[in-house]
Amino acid sequence: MSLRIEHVTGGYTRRPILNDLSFNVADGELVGLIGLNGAGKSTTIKHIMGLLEPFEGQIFLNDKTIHMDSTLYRRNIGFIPETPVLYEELTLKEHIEITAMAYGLDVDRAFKSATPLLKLFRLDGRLEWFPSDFSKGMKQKVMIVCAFIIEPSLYVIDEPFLGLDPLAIRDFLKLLNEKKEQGASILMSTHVLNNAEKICDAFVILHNGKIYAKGTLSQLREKFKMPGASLDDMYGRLADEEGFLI
Ligand SMILES: Nc1ncnc2c1ncn2[C@@H]1O[C@H](COP(=O)(O)OP(=O)(O)OP(=O)(O)O)[C@@H](O)[C@H]1O
Repeated sequence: MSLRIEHVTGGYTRRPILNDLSFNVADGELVGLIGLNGAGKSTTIKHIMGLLEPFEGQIFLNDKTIHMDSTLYRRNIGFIPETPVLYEELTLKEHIEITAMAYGLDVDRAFKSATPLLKLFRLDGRLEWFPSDFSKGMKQKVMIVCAFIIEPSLYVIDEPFLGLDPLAIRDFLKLLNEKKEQGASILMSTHVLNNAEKICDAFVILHNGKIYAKGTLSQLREKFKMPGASLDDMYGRLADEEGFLI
């Protein structure tokens, strides 16, 4: 079992934002983290990344908490943030080099892993470019390449679709599928429900920092008595019933 979140209550101050969250992401599973603005998705991700400490409960990655071995824990997570974070003074090539160094990878091996990804995202031939030369989508692709070359056991991906063009989204979804097949665990937060529905094996729906529902699409359809409904339809119904706007 790769990621295990057990009864996590947490937040930024002593006032909890997350309340008693429990869910798992198994090896080879892609779980969609879904919820309205302010539901607690990014806060959940910050706890998983070890940027925030749970007030109660525990988070296990490959059966270890961050306190058992923080270096190993962090090395096992590849994070793709919603907003690309790049170093303005470093080229694309140097970004790959510092990622390799930060994760203790052999630099040549990192470039070997990066080459097909750079080609896929049409970034090959741009290794000497600086972030200021890249569009928003290109920056997002650099983040994706850097996360994928470390070959982590868990990918944590925060709203990946916003800056990407349709071709890049298609390629990115294909890459996620390949990683799943190789046994990686993936937690992806997104508002783009039709993409989530295409690729996620299961969903965790957050509302006001609590788990509103979780399960596969067919389990959610059964739970909400909406046979054949899309994730979008179910989410709309939930929103109406709860009296909140999407
Ligand atoms: N740095 C912070 N300090 C204090 N409270 C915060 C901070 N960041 C977020 N919050 C609060 O935590 C709650 C959950 O926010 P969070 O960013 O986790 O939501 P989200 O589901 O990721 O939303 P979005 O879809 O808009 O990205 C909100 O009430 C928000 O106001």
